[in-house]
Amino acid sequence: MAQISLEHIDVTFKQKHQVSKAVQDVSLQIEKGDAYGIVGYSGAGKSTLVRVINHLQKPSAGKVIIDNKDIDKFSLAQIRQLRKNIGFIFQHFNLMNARTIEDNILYPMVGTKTSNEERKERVQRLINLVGLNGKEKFYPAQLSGGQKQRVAIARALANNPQILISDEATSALDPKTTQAILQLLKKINKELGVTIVLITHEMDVVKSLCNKVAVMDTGKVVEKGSILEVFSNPKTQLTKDFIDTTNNVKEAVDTLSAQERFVELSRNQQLFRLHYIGASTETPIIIDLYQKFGAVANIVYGNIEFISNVPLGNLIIEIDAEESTIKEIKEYLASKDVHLTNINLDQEKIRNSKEG
Ligand SMILES: Nc1ncnc2c1ncn2[C@@H]1O[C@H](COP(=O)(O)OP(=O)(O)OP(=O)(O)O)[C@@H](O)[C@H]1O
Repeated sequence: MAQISLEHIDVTFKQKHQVSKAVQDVSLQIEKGDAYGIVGYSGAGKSTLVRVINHLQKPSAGKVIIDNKDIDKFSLAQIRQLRKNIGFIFQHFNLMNARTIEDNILYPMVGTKTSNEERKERVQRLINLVGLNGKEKFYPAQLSGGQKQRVAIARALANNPQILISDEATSALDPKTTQAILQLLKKINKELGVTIVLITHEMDVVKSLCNKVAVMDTGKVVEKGSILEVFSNPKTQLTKDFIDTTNNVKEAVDTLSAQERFVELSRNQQLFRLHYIGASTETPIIIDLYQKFGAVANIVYGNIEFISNVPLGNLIIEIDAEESTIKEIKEYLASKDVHLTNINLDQEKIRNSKEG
């Protein structure tokens, strides 16, 4: 069990005088073995959406199909079985403070048919998996945030689920601990084959772990696809903004906005963002601009990274050329799959100050 199909899901909350459309017409296909990221700002509807997967939240409309079965038609026993097959981890760990680490991990097995021997063996295996050997008899208060999240992950895996849902599980952790937890989740995904659905407001987290992503805004999925598709060709401004938090382009633009020289340049529209993917990195762009168009290009900022083993470049360049030449350059670069867009620092400054 691990293929999840969400079909035209709506979740509407009706209170006395208010109707809140938390999720609107969301369709997602999550395949077995996926690490599927759902990214969006607070209130976008992410938590509500994932709660429909294990029927903690009944959709107002639409279907949840798991391994070709409509869960709305499930008996209570089947729902119970479904929930055992889906582990959950949260931002605040939700551990039982009065119980030891091993008892926390053991707890989900209570009431199952697992034998005592099997329970002990499983707890030890999970403690090994999450790297907490020697901490079996500790209490949650004696652990760091990262260690508590490791306990929560072990507990979520206690009944050998095939799906793990992570709801902002790294949001309370520092960057280094976040990376360590993401590495652990990656291992669980790759080595145990557990399908992961990860919700977050941090695109960096998605980039580190996931193979697919959906971007949510006010209850709707505004963009979805493989990490490579979405990162190389984002369609909406929201997705572009999320991606820019992962490549320092936004910081670079902020820094440039504070420098008078560049603000002056932007009035002449001579500062550009150059964006390319894959084979385009082999084109000697800067040399081409000079040799073919007599244009001098100066790299002000550069970021090249690998997404799913494909190079992706984001540069900010200053080009000294006539407007008509710029037009020709844009056409030439587009033919090589390199995209050149104007950066207007004044507008960026206004947009960033509004966001901030
Ligand atoms: N039980 C509820 N009753 C009424 N409204 C709700 C309920 N649960 C969620 N909402 C509303 O649904 C919208 C989406 O909330 P949700 O928690 O799913 O968003 P989110 O993207 O997970 O945000 P966050 O990261 O802040 O939790 C919000 O406007 C929220 O107020």
